[in-house]
This record gives sequence, structure tokens and C-alpha cells, in this order.
Amino acid sequence: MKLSVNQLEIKVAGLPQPILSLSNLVIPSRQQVAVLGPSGSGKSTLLQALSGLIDIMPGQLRWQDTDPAELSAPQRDRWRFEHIGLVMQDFYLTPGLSAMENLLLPYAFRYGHIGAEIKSRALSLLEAMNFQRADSKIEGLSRGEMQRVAIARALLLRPKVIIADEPTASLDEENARLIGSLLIGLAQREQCSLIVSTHDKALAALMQRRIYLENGRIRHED
Ligand SMILES: Nc1ncnc2c1ncn2[C@@H]1O[C@H](COP(=O)(O)OP(=O)(O)OP(=O)(O)O)[C@@H](O)[C@H]1O
Repeated sequence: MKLSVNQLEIKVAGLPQPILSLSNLVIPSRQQVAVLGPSGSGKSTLLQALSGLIDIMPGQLRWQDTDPAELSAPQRDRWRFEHIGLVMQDFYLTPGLSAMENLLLPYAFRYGHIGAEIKSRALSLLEAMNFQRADSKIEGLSRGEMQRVAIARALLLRPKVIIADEPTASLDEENARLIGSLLIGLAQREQCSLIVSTHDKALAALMQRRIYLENGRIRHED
């Protein structure tokens, strides 16, 4: 799913300058992109805009043939659910439920039932993430294990795009390396685009393209 951004500007009340201002950005299908930049440079804002989580004006952003700003709120939620796999900074996992139940929860919530096919997809994703504790309660897992569940959940519906906000933050160095390469390997296997905001230079170096933000603008890329 190709992304085209055109004159995207995001302002917030009380601030004279836009917190994000991108004249032009194209990300071809299946590209792996790291978004880097100092704290406050606009990385999370960009990821939220790309996911349709921030209201923007129509005509500023298009995912293949869809401009999320042209959809109603329920349509946009559905479009996001079906096309974008989100991995947010806080894992948003539910205590009291097992890893597997957490993985399936958004699906069960939306469709009201869980078929054999989706269960086997969930199991195969956990296997690909090298995760062996599907029945363990989420609160008993390490942060690295929780992140694996969150990534598997993002991939469950075979999204065309994975958007991950600092997926290796708060992990120790070894886990960060492991999770980063699992995420990249899975994106490759599943043929989806991967857009990751990160301060992790080692993770960024593994991606095909790096975009550096400063004060809400693209400073340079390589
Ligand atoms: N709703 C809001 N109201 C006011 N200011 C905001 C709002 N959302 C973001 N900002 C500001 O916009 C700027 C960009 O924030 P953003 O969270 O996108 O940065 P970031 O690069 O992701 O930072 P970090 O690396 O610390 O996560 C910051 O100065 C932030 O304070």
C-alpha cells in the first residue's frame, strides 16, 4: 500500500508553528522506513496522522486509493483495523487475560467470534515471534515478551502496513535487538510496509530508509 503525503500540516491551539509540516513524502509499498529525530520533533504525531488517529484535512494524505480524512469516524476505525497494524509505545495489553486472549481480543471484540483459521494464524505468529507462553497471564510476562504479543496482534489480520511507535524503547539492549530483527523479518515475510519511529540507531540501520525530523519538518533522509 503506497503512501503519498502532500502539504500535510498539523497545528495545535496555542502554538504559532505547526507541530508537523511535510510538503511531500512518498513511501512505496513494502518499504521499511525509520523515522528519527530528537524528542518533540514530531515522530509520534506523524505516525498518528498516518494511522488516521489525528484529524487532518482531506487531500493531505493518501494510502493507495484511500484518504482517511474523507472517511467518517466509524469508517476510518474500520479501515485502520483492516489495513494498519499498530504497535503503540504502551503495549495496551489487558491484565487478567492470557497472551493468546490478548492477541485475539480486538478481533473478538469486533467480530464477536473467533474461528479456527484466525486461531491458527495467531499461533503461527506467536511461533514466528519465538514466543512459547501463549497461555500465560500477560502480567507475568517480561516487557520483551509483551512486545512480541503486541507485534503478533498487530499482524493478525495481515495488514498491508505496520506502524510502530518506538517498538524497542524500554527494552534492554539484547531484547531490543531481538525484537527489532523479529519485527523486520516478519514485515518482510508478510510483505507489508513498516514505518517505525525510534531513537534506536541500531534498529534504524536495519531499515531500508531513514527519515530525520526536526521541529516537525524533514531535515534529511538516507
Ligand atoms: N495535543 C498536543 N497539544 C500540544 N502540543 C502537542 C500535542 N501533541 C504534540 N504536541 C507537541 O508537538 C511536538 C511533537 O510531539 P511528538 O510527540 O510528535 O514528538 P516525538 O518526536 O514523538 O517525541 P518523543 O521522541 O519524545 O516521543 C512536541 O513539542 C509536543 O509537545
